[in-house]
Formats: sequence, C-alpha cells, structure tokens
Amino acid sequence: MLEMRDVTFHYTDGTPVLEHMNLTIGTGEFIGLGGRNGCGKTTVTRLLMGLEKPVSGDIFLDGKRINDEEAAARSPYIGYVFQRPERQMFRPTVRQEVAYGPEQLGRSREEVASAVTAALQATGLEHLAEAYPPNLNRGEKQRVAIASAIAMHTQYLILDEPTSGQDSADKKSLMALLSRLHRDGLTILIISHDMDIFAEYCQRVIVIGHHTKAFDGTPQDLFTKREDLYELGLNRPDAVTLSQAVAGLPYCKSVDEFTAAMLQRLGGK
Ligand SMILES: Nc1ncnc2c1ncn2[C@@H]1O[C@H](COP(=O)(O)OP(=O)(O)OP(=O)(O)O)[C@@H](O)[C@H]1O
Repeated sequence: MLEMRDVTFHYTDGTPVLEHMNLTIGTGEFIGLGGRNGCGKTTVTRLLMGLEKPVSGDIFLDGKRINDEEAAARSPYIGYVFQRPERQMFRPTVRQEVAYGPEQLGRSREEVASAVTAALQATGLEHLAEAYPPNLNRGEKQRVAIASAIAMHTQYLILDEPTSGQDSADKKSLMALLSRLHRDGLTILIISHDMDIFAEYCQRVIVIGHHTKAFDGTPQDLFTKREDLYELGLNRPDAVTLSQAVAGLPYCKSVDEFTAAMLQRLGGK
C-alpha cells in the first residue's frame, strides 16, 4: 500500500498547495484522482513518485517511511505516465527505451530482452519496436511509457490526464489496455477531468478540494450523493444522470449500461 499521512506541501513561492493531506492506494485498486484545475493532483503524484518532498508529513510504502527515497529508487515499484510522455523518453528506439529501466536495475541481457518482449506484447507495441519514439503519436508514446513500467514489473502505475485531447477511439483503446493490466494485477491511479472514466473504470475516486482531500469513495457515491460536484470542479456523467432520471432504473456507470438497462425495461426490443 502507498500512503500519504498528514502531508503539507508548497512550492518555493510558499503558496499553499496541500495541507494535512491523507490518502491510501491499496495494491490492486483502480483509483481516479480528480478536482479543479490547479488543486494539486499532479503535485500529489509527484510527492508519491519522490519528485517533490513533503514540507511536513510522511509517505509510506507498505508501512515503511520513504520520504528520503529519491525518485529513481521508487521507479522499480511506481511507474509514471506524464501528461507529455515524450519528456520521459531519450533513447533512439522504442525497444531500447523500454529496456532502460530493467538495465538500470542490473538485470542480465536475457532478462532484459524477455522483459522488453513481454512489455511490448502487453501494450501492443511489437510493430513499433524499432521506431524512433519522438515520431510516435501521443497514444503510442503513452504506451511506450506504460511498457517501460511493465518491463520494470512495477506494482503501481500513475497516469496524469492520459486521455485529454484524445478522440473517443484512442480513449477507449487506452482504457481497455489499462483495464487488462489492472486485471493482471497492476494498481492504477489515474488523474482525470473526464468523469465518464471515473464512473466506468474506477473502483474508488479521490477528490482534492481546498488544499486537501474532499472526497474518497466509490464513483456511485460521488455522483449520486454529493451535491457539491460543481464546487469540486466535477460534473455528473450523462449515463448517471439518465439512469437516475428514469424511475426504477439501477445506477448505470456507462451509456452502454444505460442502453442495456433501457432495452431490458422495454422487453429487449
Ligand atoms: N513547479 C512549480 N512551482 C510553483 N508552483 C507550482 C509548480 N507546479 C505547480 N504549481 C502550482 O501548484 C498548484 C497545484 O498544481 P498541480 O499541477 O499539482 O495542480 P493540478 O490539480 O494537477 O492542475 P491541472 O488540473 O491544471 O493539471 C497550482 O496552483 C500550480 O500553479
């Protein structure tokens, strides 16, 4: 489990970003992290990654305090997909890029080769193994970053707004990949402004409000019980609004689920 206990943080200008923030990420979870622009979502993940250090409070991994562990030391267990994934790539081919992590861990040449092959396969990148990473499109670059994490056998994968600016086919394909990796045991934390993703894919959603956690629970509770979604910078997904508007219909987490529920109501016609 990754944990933030009573973390307070500000950047060098001293403006408060997080105050007394607590959160847990249990292994095997699929969690969404949301909130208004600038509320501190990326900062939370940078603190978990070790790219920033708390001003006060602690970060734990499985009960061990890791405040002093640098980002490089955390990379074997936390993978990260940046908003602009090209910023984390610097090798001439996809294969070499994905090999970088296991090589740094001192794995043998055979171990590296088999970890890279498996990671490229898992992310559907075999056909791009010899491609030059800067020439790839954003979705492909994200897959390279995900493959790099998988090749390290990381337990946690953090993604910062991976679907922003993507069309719905790319979004569906990325979310299908993440769902598959999650089923295979990867723990996922995804920052997003897309409420459909929270509703359809996440088991738990954490929302940052005014410098600290404002909600932590299921998407169903968030979208059906909270009256302050607008103040939190969120909105209710269409599927939830529609399913709540039809008396007797169950909570629906996607438009497909809503359509199926309506068809069943109409006798399958
Ligand atoms: N390197 C930095 N130096 C100073 N202030 C920063 C730095 N990075 C972020 N901030 C500020 O810290 C606050 C939190 O930023 P952060 O990027 O964590 O928010 P966010 O919730 O991820 O935003 P968004 O949804 O727009 O991506 C913002 O006010 C931002 O301007």
